[in-house]
Amino acid sequence: MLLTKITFFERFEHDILSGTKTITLRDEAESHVITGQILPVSTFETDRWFCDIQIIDVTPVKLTELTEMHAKQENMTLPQLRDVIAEIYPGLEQLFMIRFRILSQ
Ligand SMILES: CC(=O)Nc1ccn([C@H]2C[C@H](O)[C@@H](CO)O2)c(=O)n1
Repeated sequence: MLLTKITFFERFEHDILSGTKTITLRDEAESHVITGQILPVSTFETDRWFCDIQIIDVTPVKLTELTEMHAKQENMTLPQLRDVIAEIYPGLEQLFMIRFRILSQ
């Protein structure tokens, strides 16, 4: 079943809207999106809509395969990105990189 919306933690809203965060790494349950799909984006904390995004593509990536390139697209350093992933998805190895662009805000 395709996702019909996606949420982000509020602390990432500015980076998304400014275009400095152009990917998100999710678990399998949140990877069910397809190229070209348009999704409303809201905050995880209060479900406040803040933009629509269009999915560019979805690619499986293992935790051990993350590089500075992934971190740059998250507007983080690689250690910061690894910390965030460990906090949100403790113990998870298989992730999915969702690349997106902002459509409207
Ligand atoms: C519910 C849930 O999992 N919400 C998430 C998951 C991930 N993110 C952000 C955090 C990092 O920038 C990347 C990598 O996971 O995606 C999020 O904002 N909300």
